[in-house]
This record gives sequence, C-alpha cells and structure tokens, in this order.
Amino acid sequence: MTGMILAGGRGTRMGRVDKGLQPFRGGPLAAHVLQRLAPQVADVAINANRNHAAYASIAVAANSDAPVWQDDLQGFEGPLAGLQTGLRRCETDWLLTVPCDSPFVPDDLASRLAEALLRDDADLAVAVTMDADESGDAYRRVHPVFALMKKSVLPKLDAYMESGGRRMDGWYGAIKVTEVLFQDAGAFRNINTLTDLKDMEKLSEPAATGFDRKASLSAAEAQRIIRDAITPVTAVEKVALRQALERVLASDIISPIDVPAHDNSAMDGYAFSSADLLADGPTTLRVAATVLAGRPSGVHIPAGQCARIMTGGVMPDGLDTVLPQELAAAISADSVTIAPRSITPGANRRFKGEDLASGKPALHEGKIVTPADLGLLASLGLAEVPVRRRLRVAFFSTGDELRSIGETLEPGCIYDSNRYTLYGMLTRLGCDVIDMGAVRDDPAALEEALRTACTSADAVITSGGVSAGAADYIKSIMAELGDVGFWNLDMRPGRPMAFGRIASEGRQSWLFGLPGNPVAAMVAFYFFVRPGLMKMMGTTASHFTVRARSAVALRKKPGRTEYQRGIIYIAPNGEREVRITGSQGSGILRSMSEANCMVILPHEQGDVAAGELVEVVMFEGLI
Ligand SMILES: Nc1nc2c(c(=O)[nH]1)N[C@H]1C(S)=C(S)[C@@H](COP(=O)(O)OP(=O)(O)OC[C@H]3O[C@@H](n4cnc5c(N)ncnc54)[C@H](O)[C@@H]3O)O[C@H]1N2
Ligand code: MOO
Ligand SMILES: [Mg+2]
Repeated sequence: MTGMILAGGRGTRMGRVDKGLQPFRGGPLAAHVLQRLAPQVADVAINANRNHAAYASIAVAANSDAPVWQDDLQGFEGPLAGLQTGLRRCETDWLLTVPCDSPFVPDDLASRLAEALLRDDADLAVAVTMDADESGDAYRRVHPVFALMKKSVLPKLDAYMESGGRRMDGWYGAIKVTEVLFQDAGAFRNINTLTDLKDMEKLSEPAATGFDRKASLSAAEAQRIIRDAITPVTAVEKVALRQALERVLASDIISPIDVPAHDNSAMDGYAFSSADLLADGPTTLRVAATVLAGRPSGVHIPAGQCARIMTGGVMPDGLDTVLPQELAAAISADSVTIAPRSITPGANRRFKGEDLASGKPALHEGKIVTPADLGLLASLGLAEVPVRRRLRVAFFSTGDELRSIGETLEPGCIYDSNRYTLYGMLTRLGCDVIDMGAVRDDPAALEEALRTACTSADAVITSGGVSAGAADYIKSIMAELGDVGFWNLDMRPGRPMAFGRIASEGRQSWLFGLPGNPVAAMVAFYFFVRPGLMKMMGTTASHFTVRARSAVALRKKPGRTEYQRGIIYIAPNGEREVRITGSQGSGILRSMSEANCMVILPHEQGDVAAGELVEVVMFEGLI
C-alpha cells in the first residue's frame, strides 16, 4: 500500500499557516506523521498545495523518497481533492491516508485497517474511536481522514466529486465501508489551532510537560504545570436564577436595561435646581408637586420652585439636587427654606444607569455567582443564567489498612478519613462527587477502579500509594493508563504527588494522586488540585492571604515550601498574630481541624524569628 500524508489544507483555523510545517517538539508536524507512517507502508507520498520544497526536504531529512503531490483540482478543495489525487497517482492497489496534523498516528494503523479490509471484503476501512461528547457520554467517532481504500474506488469518488460533493465521508454510501475500532482515542488527536499545538506540546511529552517520573519540583513549578495543562469544560447550561448561586458564569452578562432606569432621589426631601440657590442668604422655594417612588414623573417644576420627593422618586426634568428634609432650615405647608451652604449642588441625585448601564457587562464570564450577584441579576430582570456544567470528580482511597465506617477495625487497620475530607472539599467547591470507596493494594482492583473512575468523571483523585516506598504497581498502572508524572515536590507536607491524564474506553480524565497522610492529602488538594479543578470549572482559583506576626520562632529549611497549620487572632496590641497548632506531623488531622489558617513559608525562606511577619492563607474562602 501507499501511505499518503494529507497536508494540502488551507490551515484556516490556524490563521492560514501551512499546518504540516508547524514546529512541534523539534520538527515539523508532518515529519512526525511521516516517521510513524513510513514503516507501515511500501511507499509514502505527501499531498501538499504549497511549500513543496519544504515538504520535499522533510522527506529527505527522513531518508524517504516520498514525492509531493499537488491536488489536481485547483483552489484548496479540501481533503477529498487530495484523496482523489492520491488514488490517481499511487502505484499500489491500496492507498492509506493520514492527516498531517495528527502526530500520534498509531503504529498498527495500516495493519489493522488492512486486516479489516480483507476480512470484510470492503472497499474502504476507516478508523473509529469511542469519544466523549460535551456531556461526557460516549459515542462512536469516525475518523474519515484515517482510511485505507482500494485504488478501484476512484470512479466512485470521481462521480461523487463531480456532483459537487466534498465531504470526506460523503461518498461512503456508494462503496462498502468497514469500521475499525481503535482503543486509544488520543492517537487520533489532531491539532487544529495554534493553541492546540501548544497544548499538545506540553501534554504528551513527559520531558516537556514535567509529568516527569520522579521529578523533583518546587510547589510553584507544579502549580504552573497543572494550570497550563488543564482547560475548562466547554459545556454550558442555563439554570434558573437561584440555582446559579456558587456556579461559574459561562459568559459575560450584558445588562439589558439601565439600573436605575431613571435619575432619582437618594433621600426623602426636596428636589430643586441648584441654579435657584441664592449665594448670600436663605432660599425659599415653593413646593409645586409631590413625587412618590414608583410613579412616572411627568411634572414640570417652574424656576424658583421645588418638588417634595421620596427616596427612589423620579427626578423631575431640570432639577439636579435633593435636600434631605432634616437639613431644611424651615418647612411650611407649601414651601421649604434652605440655609446658605447647607447643600452641595448635585447632591443626592442618583443617575440613570449609574449602577448598571444598558449594553455594558454587568458580570464577567468565569465569576462564581455570589449572593450579591444573584441580587444584581435579579435587578436586571434575568430569570435564567448561563453557567458551566458542574465537574464530576471521582475519588477513592488506596490501602489494605483502610476500613470504612461500619466495618470492624482489625489490628493494624485504621478508618479511612481521606474520603471524608475529599468529600467535604469537593462539595464545597461545587463538584458532583463520586465516592468509589477504599480500594485494596491489589493491581487488578486498582486498575479496575481507575478505569471506572476515568470513564465516569472529569477528574479522578486517589489518595495513598504515591510515596517512595509505595508498591510500584500503583504507579505503573497509572502510567499505563496515560501520561502521568510522579512528583517529589519540594514542600511539606504533601511531598509525593501524581498528576497527569489517563484514558480508558475512549474517555479521558485528569488524575491527581494525593499522598495518603491525611494532612498531606488536604494540603495537596488545596494548593494543587483546587486550582486545577477551578480552571476546569472555568474560573480562577484565589484565596485570601494576609500578613501576620508569628507569635513564636519557626524552624524552616530553605529550598522547600512549608504549609503550617495555624491559628490567627488579634493580639492585645491590636495586631494580627498567628501561632502554629503544635505538632505539624502530616498524620495529625486534629491540628487541621483546630486551625483556621495556614502559614505559608516560601521556598527560599529560612528560620522565622518570633514577631516576624509571615504570609497566612485564611481557611475562610479556601475551605
Ligand atoms: N522512605 C520514605 N518514606 C516515606 C516518604 C519518603 O519520602 N520516603 N514520604 C512520606 C510522606 S511525606 C508521605 S505523605 C507518605 C505518602 O505515602 P503514600 O502516598 O504512598 O501513602 P500511604 O503509604 O498509602 O499512606 C501514608 C499514611 O497515610 C495513611 N492513610 C492512607 N490513606 C488514608 C486514608 N484514606 N485515611 C486515613 N489515613 C490514610 C496510611 O495508613 C499511612 O499511615 O509516605 C511517607 N513515607
Ligand atoms: O506528603 Mo508527606 O508529609 O509530605 O505527609
Ligand atoms: Mg498505602
């Protein structure tokens, strides 16, 4: 068979660059495809409509004599035009196509498609994978650019194209097609945009991602890798206003109206024109009308007169100032007297649209909806709000020593607490949780749990089994299911951690492997998992940090970030002070429960003297 790389596209979604020539991990994209394709076929060809010299040199660099074929049809008519050209020129009975933007072409693509073509006596064999749609449901995804076909289908293709058809699979009705299911959907990933390209660059190469095995990383580096790797879920749902509380806005909310809708009074009192105030004596104005809130104000107030007005009442035209009634020098049945300099011109007038102007964003995408936001949205009269869908997060604990509540505690065993802290932390974050229980230290059970979690959740969180001494099979199972790095972080507590992507049955999921020690698991959650999940939710993690004096001296080694449990309070001198909650052992959950904050001692920091200022993250807002 001949393998042909489809590189003749216009690269519209990449800003019209020549996709196949884009640099990716040290070489052009098409070179990666060539490298994977060449060993699988007898001949290779490249279908390109520009930069022929560059494509020819890719072939030369790969020691290949692949020719570069230009579409017979002029004008970038799409991949089908490339296919037509390939079928006309190839000298073998079979032609296999692969796109130039899928650098992870499976090694067994040709052999598996060929096997199916023969077995089913088909004209064309096409790759399919199981993918997840926006709502996470699995569907069968056909990849028509990864297809093996007989040269004899050319007349059928010509006929379809002559009738104006240009869809890659639009002519499948005219031939016998067989589908071949590939397990690894990731291998068919294609790169459509320059952002995709950057993401792929980071994600799939352990060295470039830092999902590096046994890598020693600073806390800041690990946070950056997680932040850069994760992208927000795209699915959006409209929910009733009250249901939007704590959810993430999926788009800017543009105000459909002015709030307030009219200039109005901020006080109960008298509205008048400041031009009527006398400079050097009291001003007496006749009350020409009364304006109550909630009524349109059509009244005209003649010069030298005023309106009795209530808070929220619409300002009559031409009036610019409101005197609160308690500031009047004198009030009679039909007039008010204003003492000189008792009011500033323009005072107590609220302007139309001063709260929210029609056509302007009232709230921005990515904001987590607060009670104030609910009120604000209500003031706009909005009954529904677009929010990102909730994340589904599955978690389980690992360890033979773990028992669940209700089970007897045999000697050497402990009750599983991590699933409860995780439940609490994830629920507070607004995730839908899937508690998968405690899993034994058994390879088959672990693999099963990871696969199940992966197919049902956006993210999987495990605890235990990631340390140096841990049974290595946990790591190898995680690594087998995807692209996972095992980190040794320069921090305390929470030194060992795993992060990466796993895939099963065409579904992908982010994996966070937390250390088993209960405090380490919580700290790793707050400072690594939470920012990652929040990015996935479509928002940005923040926490409330203050500076406080350390009540006591703290021992601290430079070269690692320490998160110490603390209690912050106001000292008798009125200043904020923080003390550490005794032993900082990472198994002592009690001290986490007593704490109301964490003292963060940064990477470079050495010992802290009593009275020195330290950075404190408040639990309020974080947990
Ligand atoms: N030789 C070394 N030993 C250890 C190192 C090291 O660098 N060299 N690191 C220590 C640190 S730090 C941590 S943290 C732990 C992390 O270990 P694992 O993630 O492999 O976790 P396990 O060994 O399974 O468990 C550690 C500890 O936590 C208890 N645990 C585990 N799961 C739960 C749970 N769901 N609820 C309550 N308690 C749990 C478990 O019984 C262990 O006592 O490794 C250190 N060792
Ligand atoms: O992760 Mo370990 O302390 O650093 O408990
Ligand atoms: Mg264990």
